[in-house]
Amino acid sequence: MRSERKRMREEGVREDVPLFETKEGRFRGVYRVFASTIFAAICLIWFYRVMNMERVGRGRRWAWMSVMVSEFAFGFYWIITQSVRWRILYQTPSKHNLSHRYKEENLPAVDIFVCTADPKLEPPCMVMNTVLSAMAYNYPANKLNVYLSDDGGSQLTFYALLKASIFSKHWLPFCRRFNVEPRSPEVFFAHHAQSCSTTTEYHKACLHIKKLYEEMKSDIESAVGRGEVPENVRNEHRGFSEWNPKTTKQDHPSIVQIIMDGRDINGVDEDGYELPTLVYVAREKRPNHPHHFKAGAVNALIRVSSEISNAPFILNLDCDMYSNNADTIQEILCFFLDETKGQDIAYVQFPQSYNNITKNDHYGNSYFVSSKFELAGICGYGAALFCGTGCLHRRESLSGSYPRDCRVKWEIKPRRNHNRTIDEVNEASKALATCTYEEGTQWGKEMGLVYGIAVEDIATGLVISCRGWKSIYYNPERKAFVGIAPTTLDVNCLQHMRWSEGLFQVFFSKYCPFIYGHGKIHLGVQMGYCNYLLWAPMSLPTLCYAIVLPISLFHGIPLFPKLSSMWVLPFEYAFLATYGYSLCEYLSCGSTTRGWWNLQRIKFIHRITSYLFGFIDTMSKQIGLSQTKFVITDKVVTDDVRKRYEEEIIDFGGSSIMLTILATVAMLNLFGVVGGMKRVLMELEFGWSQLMVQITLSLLVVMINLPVYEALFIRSDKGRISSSIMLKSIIVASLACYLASFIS
Ligand SMILES: O=c1ccn([C@@H]2O[C@H](COP(=O)(O)OP(=O)(O)O[C@H]3O[C@H](CO)[C@@H](O)[C@H](O)[C@H]3O)[C@@H](O)[C@H]2O)c(=O)[nH]1
Ligand SMILES: [Mn+2]
Repeated sequence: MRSERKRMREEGVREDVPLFETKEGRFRGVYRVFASTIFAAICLIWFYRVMNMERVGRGRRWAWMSVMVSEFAFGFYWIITQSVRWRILYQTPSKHNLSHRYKEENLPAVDIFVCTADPKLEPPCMVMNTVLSAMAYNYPANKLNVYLSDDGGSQLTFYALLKASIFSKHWLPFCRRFNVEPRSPEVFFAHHAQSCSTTTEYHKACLHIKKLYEEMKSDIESAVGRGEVPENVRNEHRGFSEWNPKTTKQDHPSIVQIIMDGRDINGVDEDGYELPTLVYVAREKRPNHPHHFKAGAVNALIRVSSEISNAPFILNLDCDMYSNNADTIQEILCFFLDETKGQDIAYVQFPQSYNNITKNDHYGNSYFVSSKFELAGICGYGAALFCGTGCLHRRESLSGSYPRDCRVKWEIKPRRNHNRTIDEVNEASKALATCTYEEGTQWGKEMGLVYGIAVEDIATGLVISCRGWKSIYYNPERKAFVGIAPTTLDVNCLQHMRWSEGLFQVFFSKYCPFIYGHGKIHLGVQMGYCNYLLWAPMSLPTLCYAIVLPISLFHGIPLFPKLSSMWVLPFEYAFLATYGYSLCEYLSCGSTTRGWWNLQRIKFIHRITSYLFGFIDTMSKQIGLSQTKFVITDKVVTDDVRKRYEEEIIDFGGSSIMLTILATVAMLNLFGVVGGMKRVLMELEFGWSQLMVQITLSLLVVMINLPVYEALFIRSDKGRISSSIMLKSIIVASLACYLASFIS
């Protein structure tokens, strides 16, 4: 970079125009005043709870106490979530200034990592679309190196990559010639089905390339369908000799195959342009060696890529996250290459976006509010969360070094011009991807991604920030990376279970932001992290509220002030203000009220199921009963499921224990509402005023769970809730109501 500066000075290029700008979010002052009023209401609620413990009889104190503890928890959690709304900053890069300042040959090289783990859950064809979109960036091909990490160690994926490399020789020139977007062929053809049918030059080329794509796709899919690679291809490419009949996903030596070598002057596309380097990596796996899931895969890639290309920047992508904007790399580099503010930046994170979100987003997959406000809010304090995918890192920051004090020296100059043969490089790289390589090293601790935590990304980002690096969250107008969101409740809940568990594990580990980050990162960042880290424990107060309220209602135990009392005001205000604000926030992201209502449902479901299990698992891990695992998100969508998904009908198939809890809570609230109404109507001792708040709350739970009752009693399709779960839930809910009468 130093010589770059010298060059610029010589050429008289102005260094003083910044490459990116920072803008503060609007209405922050108003928000702070508003938040203070909610805080006051919360304090009043706490005060009321503590001062009125005597209101319920001794035998019923349990109900009061549990609601009180829950409200303390809700209140504290609300406080924790405030920092991210306090100082929202938005960053905008200026691609234009970058191209003025840096000539193409002076731009840094970039290594792109795509991780896949299972050819059944992650169809190779989908993975290839991601790979192709990454190869097709508007960026000098000799500075682009794409690595595919295959934790499935599958010949099928290797075969698919070979096919994709051949197709790329046509796809890349097509993208360049017509500057098409997006550059995932599957998505491109899905969006441009029509335009491929008339007769201009573009349309002819389009038709031709579409035919090639479909051939590639059908070759890959039929190989995947048969479960084996065609004999003739296997004999043609030496790479297949790495596999033998004994090779399995869990047991095989390391495989590194440079499929396209950027140094190869004969390796050009159909227009005669250079191609990016393309490498297949399957790190060694042995049954008795922990492989640390994605973190292990990325760490192996960091080393392998250091041997092959050693680019100073690394872009991490999940296998379903295709690039949706061919200029993204230039945009990100604006942050890193800015002369004044860029030196300390470790990574730039983009939000996760999905291309299969339905209008009212019934599984709450879009994370609008986090993307627009919360993540930008943490960035307001100089740190962004690392979310695992759609993130460009400075290589040094992943190697345990501190800004401007590189403890571990990386050779940043590209290795491309060395004079070893491909085979030599392959062999040298394999040694870096063995099981034993990391023994006795700092990998997984000080170096690379952190091990032992199911959300390796969050923990790693925290560690990097605590070393003094800055990071940027960037949410551009046009989405930079787009993936596939879960399409059934089961898959969605399992994903949230892994996240909540991993996140809470971070809180409980030595990486707890309040301790590990103390004095190193801003309190606002510490709180911002805890916004997410505390998902799992927040399941307890929610469950408590969702169980104790209806039971008390059923037995006529009043737990809230009468409607005629002044004390009801803070409750009403806190409730209406927080939910009202949340609705406005959601609507301002351009979505629907219905979408918000659906989000409240899914949040409720997550809290009483996924987060509960996440909590239990984290606890059992703490006492050594279980180990970290990583359930891969299923990315295959069958037609039956797709139909329900597109019609926004919740697919309840799957884990029965989670569904039983959900159905039981739904039944309990129904019983509560019915029981409570009966009391109010039939027993004169209760005026409406006494039980009204409780009835309203339980009624809300009932309303939000309407799809659950529907799936229990009305639906007959595959996505309904089975009758055995229905029976169980009715029995458990009735028992709970009955048993509670003994303790009240
Ligand atoms: O042993 C493994 C397990 C997973 N993966 C890859 O990791 C990525 C993410 O896995 P996925 O099942 O799609 O999980 P998500 O919940 O969608 O992933 C989010 O959450 C993870 C942490 O829980 C992060 O690692 C991801 O980057 C982030 O997108 C995929 O490309 C997988 O192929 C591996 O390479 N090896
Ligand atoms: Mn994913």
